[in-house]
Amino acid sequence: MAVIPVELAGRSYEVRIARGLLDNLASECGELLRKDRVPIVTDVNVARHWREPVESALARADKEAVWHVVDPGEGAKSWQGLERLIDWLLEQGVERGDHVIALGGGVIGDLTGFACAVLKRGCGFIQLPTTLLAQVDSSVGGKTAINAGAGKNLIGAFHQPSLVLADLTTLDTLPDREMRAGYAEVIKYGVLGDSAFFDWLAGHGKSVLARESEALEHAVATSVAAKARIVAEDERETSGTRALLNLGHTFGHALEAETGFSDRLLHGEGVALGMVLAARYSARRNLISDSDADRVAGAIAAVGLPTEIRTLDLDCDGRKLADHMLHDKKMDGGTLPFILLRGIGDAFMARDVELADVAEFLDEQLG
Ligand SMILES: NC(=O)c1ccc[n+]([C@@H]2O[C@H](COP(=O)([O-])OP(=O)(O)OC[C@H]3O[C@@H](n4cnc5c(N)ncnc54)[C@H](O)[C@@H]3O)[C@@H](O)[C@H]2O)c1
Ligand SMILES: O=C(O)C(=O)C[C@@H](O)[C@H](O)[C@H](O)COP(=O)(O)O
Ligand SMILES: [Zn+2]
Repeated sequence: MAVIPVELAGRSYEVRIARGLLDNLASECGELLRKDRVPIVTDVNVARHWREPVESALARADKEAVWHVVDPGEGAKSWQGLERLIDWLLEQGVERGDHVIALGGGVIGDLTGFACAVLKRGCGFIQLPTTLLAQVDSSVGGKTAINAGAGKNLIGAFHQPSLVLADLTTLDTLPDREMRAGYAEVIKYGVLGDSAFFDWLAGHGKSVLARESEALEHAVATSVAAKARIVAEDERETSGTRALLNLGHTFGHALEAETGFSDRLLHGEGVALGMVLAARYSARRNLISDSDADRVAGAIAAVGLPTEIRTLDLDCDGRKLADHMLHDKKMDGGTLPFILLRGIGDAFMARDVELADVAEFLDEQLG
């Protein structure tokens, strides 16, 4: 088992990564589950595969799981989804010192985390991430949110979980498309700050996606360790360090908005396209070579992730995509910092990017 601490003054917690963690759920959670009834939030797909094993594991420790099961998909990260969940948590009598379990992907983690951030001004929660994306990224670091009509994650809070249990066995039932989408965030750690990891992925990416235990655990643990380091340094994204985790997201979130937050483009697929765009835009500004931009695109294409926005058949121009970016949370005093590359493994925040220039670049890419 890999155990990675997220060090935050007074609120440190562990991310445990291994196969079979859910079998011993009650003992893994220990004192955090202080009552006999355990509130669990999940979605229909996850429940189909993992409700019974989780229920049985808790029953073996004389605990009863009580369930709030939502429809799968980004739509759950909405005011309506939040209201339903909070009403349910209130019905269950959840107290501040209790812990709610989020069993699912990033949607369930973001929604549950935000509900727990505001319920009675903050109760505890435990992340049980069941997608690759959630295991390497969304379950760690305490960004919680729902979406607004105007864009992605615009209503939210920083609220850290008390524990993250990344049971690699849960990925056995994850559809391959979702595995690939999560892998985009894995590549992100290599591109933004770790060229050796980027190179390792070139040789082991297929093994990771095939869920081969050793490669998978290494990829998840290396990703989580990178995120934990960054979050410990800049928990609330104020110094610029945490913003590096946004590599590919300014472009990606605009593409997600333009495709209506639908199955047409998963978050990870948007990040994959966004990273290619960030690399190509960096090359256009002579920050990196064209061949390095091609290497980023090549790593993404090699696992079947999209690299060309023209394949999305968008009914819009570059200006419209750039307009979505005006809602980006990094916006500061009317300018939008972009995460660009000086090299593979060397991302930085550029504060001199003109949105008009980005729109022109996007028009070329939409071609
Ligand atoms: N808070 C953060 O730091 C952070 C980081 C990255 C992404 N996010 C957010 O996370 C969301 C994307 O998360 P995601 O990619 O996990 O999507 P998701 O939660 O929608 O899960 C993807 C799909 O897989 C299904 N699923 C989940 N686990 C399964 C399993 N083990 N077996 C079978 N099916 C399973 C789900 O039902 C869903 O249909 C986005 O909303 C994104 O904004 C947040
Ligand atoms: O944890 C972070 O910080 C990230 O930026 C991780 C991203 O992968 C994630 O998608 C996050 O939700 C995006 O943050 P946002 O602030 O742009 O909503
Ligand atoms: Zn992301």
